[in-house]
Amino acid sequence: MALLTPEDLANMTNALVENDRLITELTDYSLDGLCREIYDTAPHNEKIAIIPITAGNGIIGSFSESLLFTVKHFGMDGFITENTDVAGYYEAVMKGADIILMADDLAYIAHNLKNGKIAHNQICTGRIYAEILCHAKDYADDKDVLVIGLGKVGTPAVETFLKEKQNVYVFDVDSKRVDEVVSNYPVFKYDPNDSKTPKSFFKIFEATPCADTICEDVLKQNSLVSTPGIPCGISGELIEKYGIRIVLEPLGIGTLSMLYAVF
Ligand SMILES: NC(=O)C1=CN([C@@H]2O[C@H](COP(=O)(O)OP(=O)(O)OC[C@H]3O[C@@H](n4cnc5c(N)ncnc54)[C@H](O)[C@@H]3O)[C@@H](O)[C@H]2O)C=CC1
Ligand SMILES: N[C@@H](CCCCNC(=O)[C@H]1CCC=N1)C(=O)O
Ligand SMILES: [Mg+2]
Repeated sequence: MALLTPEDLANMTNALVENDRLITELTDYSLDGLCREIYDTAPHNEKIAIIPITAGNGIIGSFSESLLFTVKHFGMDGFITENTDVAGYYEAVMKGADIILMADDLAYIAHNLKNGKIAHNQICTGRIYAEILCHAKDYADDKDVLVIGLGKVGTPAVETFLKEKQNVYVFDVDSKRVDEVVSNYPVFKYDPNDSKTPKSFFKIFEATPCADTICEDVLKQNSLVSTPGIPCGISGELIEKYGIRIVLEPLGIGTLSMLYAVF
């Protein structure tokens, strides 16, 4: 699993606010409003405990603080436990936490102790970044969407696009993975090297750990790129040249999606 670094999180608070503004401009929903719409849930003063976990590569600087910023920014009640790991879990429950947020190197989860619901960051991230494209007003009539990266985030995005009746074109450098997805889902294989069928898209989703995965050929003027992938998959030069609007934020958008998934 690709781990965040403190550098990835350095500008997270600004990125969350800027992306929320862009999402509102694109969809007429605030990020919060879009989560309420897609999950049909709402917060009810839940107490949210964030537990730092030392397993594996250990604590990531400002990871817990970024979660606390997200919780408070959307008006919810949260705290970071003083203890880590199991002692932190005990502290959270003793302090009356309703929802636990915690992450090791393999999974980042939200668990609602009151209703039993549990959510996984990769699934909820794929879902929310896909729903942003599905709710984009400008391209409501264009059902074509390109998904680059068919991993633990990209696959839930494919499922979300299909649920929202999009025409889904998929690409991944791992051709075995492409074949797997094309045989399991009613989607089209997009082959960037097949010049016979060049295709560009107004709506592009990317979830890979690589840069420059979105090449010029797939872009239209003013295309929308919704990409949880880190680092950013499209170059600043192409963003400029094609007037691309891009939804990209390292942790907060996915976290809010997780919370609405367990309310
Ligand atoms: N912004 C956020 O809130 C979050 C961001 N992420 C990031 O999203 C990215 C994807 O995460 P996962 O799906 O868990 O990873 P994963 O490893 O499960 O999937 C990545 C997929 O991208 C494919 N890929 C790699 N290089 C490629 C290229 N050049 N062109 C096309 N496909 C390529 C791989 O073959 C793989 O199938 C990671 O960078 C991760 O850090 C993950 C969770 C939340
Ligand atoms: N154990 C550490 C947190 C480790 C998080 C690793 N997972 C990621 O970086 C995922 C989450 C979203 C994007 N990548 C701590 O408690 O400080
Ligand atoms: Mg995010």
